[in-house]
Amino acid sequence: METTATDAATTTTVNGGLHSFKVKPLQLILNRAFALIYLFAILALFYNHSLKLLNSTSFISFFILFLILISDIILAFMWLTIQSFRMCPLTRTEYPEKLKKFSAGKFPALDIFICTADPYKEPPLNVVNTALSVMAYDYPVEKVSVYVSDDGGSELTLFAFMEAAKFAVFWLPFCRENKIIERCPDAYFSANYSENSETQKIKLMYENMKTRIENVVERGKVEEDYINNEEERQAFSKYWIAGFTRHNHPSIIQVLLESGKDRDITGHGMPNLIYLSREKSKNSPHYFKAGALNALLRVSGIMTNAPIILTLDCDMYSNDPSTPKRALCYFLDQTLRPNLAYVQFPQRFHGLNDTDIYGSELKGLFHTNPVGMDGLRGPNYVGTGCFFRRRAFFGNPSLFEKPEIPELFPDHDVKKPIQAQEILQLAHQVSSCNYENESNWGSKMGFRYGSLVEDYYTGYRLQCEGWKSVFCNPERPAFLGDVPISLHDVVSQNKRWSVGLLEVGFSKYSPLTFGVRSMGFVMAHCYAHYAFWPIWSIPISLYAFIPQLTLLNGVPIFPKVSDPWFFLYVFLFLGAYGQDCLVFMSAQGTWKRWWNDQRIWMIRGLTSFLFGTIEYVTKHLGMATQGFSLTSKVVDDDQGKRYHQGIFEFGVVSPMFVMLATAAIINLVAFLKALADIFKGDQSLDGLFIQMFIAGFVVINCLPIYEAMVLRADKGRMPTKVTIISTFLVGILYIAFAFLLRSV
Ligand SMILES: O=c1ccn([C@@H]2O[C@H](COP(=O)(O)OP(=O)(O)O[C@H]3O[C@H](CO)[C@@H](O)[C@H](O)[C@H]3O)[C@@H](O)[C@H]2O)c(=O)[nH]1
Ligand SMILES: [Mn+2]
Repeated sequence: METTATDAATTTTVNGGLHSFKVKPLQLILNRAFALIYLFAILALFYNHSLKLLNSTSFISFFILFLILISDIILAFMWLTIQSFRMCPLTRTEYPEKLKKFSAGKFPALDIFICTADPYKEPPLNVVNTALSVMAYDYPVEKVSVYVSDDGGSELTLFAFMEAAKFAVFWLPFCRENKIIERCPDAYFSANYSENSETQKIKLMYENMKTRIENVVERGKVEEDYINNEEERQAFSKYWIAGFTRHNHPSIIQVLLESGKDRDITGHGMPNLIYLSREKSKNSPHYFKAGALNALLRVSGIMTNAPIILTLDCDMYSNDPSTPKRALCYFLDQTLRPNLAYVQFPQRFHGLNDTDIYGSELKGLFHTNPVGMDGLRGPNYVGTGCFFRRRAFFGNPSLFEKPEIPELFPDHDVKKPIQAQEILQLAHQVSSCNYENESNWGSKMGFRYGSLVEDYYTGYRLQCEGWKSVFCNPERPAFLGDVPISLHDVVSQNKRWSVGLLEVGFSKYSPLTFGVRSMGFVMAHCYAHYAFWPIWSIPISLYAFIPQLTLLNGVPIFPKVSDPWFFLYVFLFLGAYGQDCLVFMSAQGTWKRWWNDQRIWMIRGLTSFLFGTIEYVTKHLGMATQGFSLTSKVVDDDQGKRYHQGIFEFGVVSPMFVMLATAAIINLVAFLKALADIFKGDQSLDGLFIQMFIAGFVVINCLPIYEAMVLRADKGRMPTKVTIISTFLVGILYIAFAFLLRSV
């Protein structure tokens, strides 16, 4: 190990020179000092709260102060947990070019898993693009196997992949020989590429494939004229048996390309390409994506059993062919983290609008927080763009958890070709829906069941077992995915996450109990921060209504401007927002994006977090719930246009929007009424300043909501029904509070 220090940073190069890491001692000290000061401010706030509670004169004023206290306790808890990410941030660099000294034979084999679940929400053409981008990795081709899991059980997806296998024979050598970096065909043809006869030819082929796939999807089935031979017909006929539905069908496994057998047009080898749609039955739980990944783990175990695995969502295409080599820089180094389970790349997205109106970048979640966790035991797993060591799924680093059959042992050597009768038979067996009955899959082995955020939960449990991870964040994004482009999709996705996170937070594996025991206080609090994300809904909702409803009635609830305690509030507000902004900006952020990021946090608080919490509670009372509702990856033209103009997309009647609109109206009304009262001289600004500031701040954040309610006529406007219901609710709240507060 070699260390060089400059004033601002210490860089350590790890032996072999495959990678280095950097810590900034000054930043570290400042973060900790600030945390300490802020902590004292919070304690002072609670002292002030208790004084006020003790002095309250009526039940209703006691109750209101008590609600504010609860909010502040939760805010303080969330602040405390966020500090875990700020204790030892660490950044890494890797040097894949140095791998040249390793002969290709030394590279470990790589199994790539791509999950898809619905051909209408996840267009097969896009899934195919993702697959092609990784099949073309700059990696010894005979070592790469791409497995597609189709939870939609759809012949459309299989058809798309048959087409992809044919196109790959041209695409792979094209990329290799022209040293193309953009190996996702759609991304390549949408960017500026040099037009010549060769690119024109390949583009024509791509367009041809695209049309065929889109036609088939439009028709909803693979018709005669699209089937080329008996072999293909046999494959499709599996979907045509009576009673076949996506929720009820036998396993379908199709080897579409076989390495060592199939060749590209230059005679060079091809990677394996395998399609899998695991068996489904109404009588067995399938555990959504975690179940799909475990089926992939086993099927790939039988067929190729590569020691390194890459998991990808269907929309996350590769944006850099050197990515597996980057991951190898860490896996090949045994000294730094001998218990290294996974190397996580950040989720990055293409097609964001300029100011990222929905905060889809999720900089905290995907960028700055993982940097913080990397200085501890490593980042959490975010479901896609993550390379795993297969062994990590079979027990902790020192205690191997034996799978049922020896063929699934992570060190088992597959000797037979993937299309051998025995192999295919075994692959069908391990992808059957009863295979996991009474086994350790999902509890001690594989991806873990029990949470809708299987990624977070699996990474967490692996780290509790003693596994470590690394955050790999190269300058050129390694993967690029789709973002939801309507607000309803955004908040629904976050609602699903909220349910999943609470499932972990309140389980026997809660980070606050089990986590602290297994991984230590600071690391466990990183996980606790996420597990309790949804309870942010409590302070956000209370702060969206209580100060405003009291303001409407002219009742002050915070210190006056002339009161010295006022400065505590100023410090707490500026401190929290200032630090958040600083962290955001230091990670290549812009002001506008930060502003939108803090706005979406409030929006989520009133929608996703709140409704997610409610759904979690009803789920645990045994009422029906939604399960894993897929995020749509289809772009409606009009919607896409509005998104790129930075216009919010409402458009649907949803209880979540009612909540949002109600808060927006209340804040505006309260702010204007207080302003009028002050001008008339009925009220003094001194006593109501904090309440007015909060209402005013919310109003500025809500500008797009008012616009959507009154100024817009397009399809994405706030539905009139929502506006009417919300106005009605505002009236009720106003009357109720006027009644409650009449004696205060
Ligand atoms: O029953 C299912 C449901 C989903 N998926 C796949 O899971 C992936 C993620 O689904 P998506 O609808 O895109 O959810 P997001 O909320 O965008 O995904 C984030 O959150 C998920 C957990 O809720 C993680 O699994 C993802 O990796 C993470 O990117 C997609 O490829 C789906 O095809 C399945 O394979 N089977
Ligand atoms: Mn997604």
